[in-house]
Amino acid sequence: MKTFDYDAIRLLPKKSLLKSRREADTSVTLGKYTFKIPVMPANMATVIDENLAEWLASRDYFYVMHRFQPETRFDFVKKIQEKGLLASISLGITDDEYKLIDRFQAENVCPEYITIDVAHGHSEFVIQMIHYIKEKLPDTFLIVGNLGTPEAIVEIEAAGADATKVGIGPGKACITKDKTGFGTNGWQLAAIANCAQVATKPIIADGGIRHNGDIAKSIRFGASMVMIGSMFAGHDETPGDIIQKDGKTYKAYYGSASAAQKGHQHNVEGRSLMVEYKGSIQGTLTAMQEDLQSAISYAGGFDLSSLKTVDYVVLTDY
Ligand SMILES: NC(=O)C1=CN([C@@H]2O[C@H](COP(=O)(O)OP(=O)(O)OC[C@H]3O[C@@H](n4cnc5c(N)ncnc54)[C@H](OP(=O)(O)O)[C@@H]3O)[C@@H](O)[C@H]2O)C=CC1
Ligand SMILES: Nc1nc2c(ncn2[C@@H]2O[C@H](COP(=O)(O)O)[C@@H](O)[C@H]2O)c(=O)[nH]1
Repeated sequence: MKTFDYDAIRLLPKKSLLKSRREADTSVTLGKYTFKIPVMPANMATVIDENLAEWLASRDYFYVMHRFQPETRFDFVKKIQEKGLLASISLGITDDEYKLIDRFQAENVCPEYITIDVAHGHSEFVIQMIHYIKEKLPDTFLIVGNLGTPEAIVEIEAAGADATKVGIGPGKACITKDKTGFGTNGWQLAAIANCAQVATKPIIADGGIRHNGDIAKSIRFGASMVMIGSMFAGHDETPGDIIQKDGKTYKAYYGSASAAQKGHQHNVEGRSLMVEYKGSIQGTLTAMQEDLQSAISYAGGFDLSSLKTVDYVVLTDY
């Protein structure tokens, strides 16, 4: 298999049919709903909280709330749905998570989206959870991650996932490759391409996005959407205190499997970082949309589908 990552790829332009980039349509449909851009902030404690989830949902951006305040999830779903907004939460695979599913079913509360969020999603216990959710909450759109191989995609789709999330260790706060030797770090884009060859349902590219152009590249190689952590951390609306250091302003960004998140040192596969303070998240989201509109123009099309077929070159220096 040929491996490559985002930095090694350049997409090749085609004749544009757009008078203005503003005409390009960046919307994406996932399940029953359509969103402004094919991007979601990572379901991490330093990237999203309930306030930001509501902010995003009320502006037609997709979001996935994290699972690190487990006891708040039931009320969060009820509260956001009462406001007429979509509920999108994360689950793990412990016994307590089964009880939460039971409660949703018993009280007739159905989140529109659930993401099973575990480090190694190609797991017998993830498959058991997929079966359980599909039996108890058949109307919920189920995203399952994280995966890194075509074998995993085939098995997890067959178990009932409605979409899969690809990326083992490419994230900025990840240390999985150093701790275990495993993962898609360094060849995440090729891993997406590899998984997309067998996928029959949407793939979400998760981790390793460093530039807005990497979103277009992800779509070219088979992703329907991307999940982004570090580029979203550090905004006014993202959680975490502001840190001043050497005259510069930062915010904390730590991995979901870091000691900072876990509160202990066992099975640590994440680290803590500081990211530069970036102001309001609206500016970042708007720039992502505008850059995607430009990308669609370079692709010679009118919407995201035009990105899927553009030619590309692989730079050999990488
Ligand atoms: N995308 C990525 O590359 C990665 C993401 N993460 C993120 O970190 C968070 C916490 O992850 P983490 O605490 O490691 O695990 P999880 O919270 O994902 O653990 C899931 C469950 O699976 C069990 N398990 C068995 N084998 C493994 C394995 N190889 N890796 C992980 N769990 C396993 C765990 O039990 P036990 O703990 O007893 O083994 C636990 O009960 C998640 O949000 C995840 O998305 C973490 C690492 C990589
Ligand atoms: N190996 C680990 N991966 C992690 C951890 N916490 C989060 N993640 C993954 O990273 C992406 C975000 O990546 P970024 O490059 O955009 O910053 C996130 O969605 C998770 O999949 C962790 O502790 N270890």
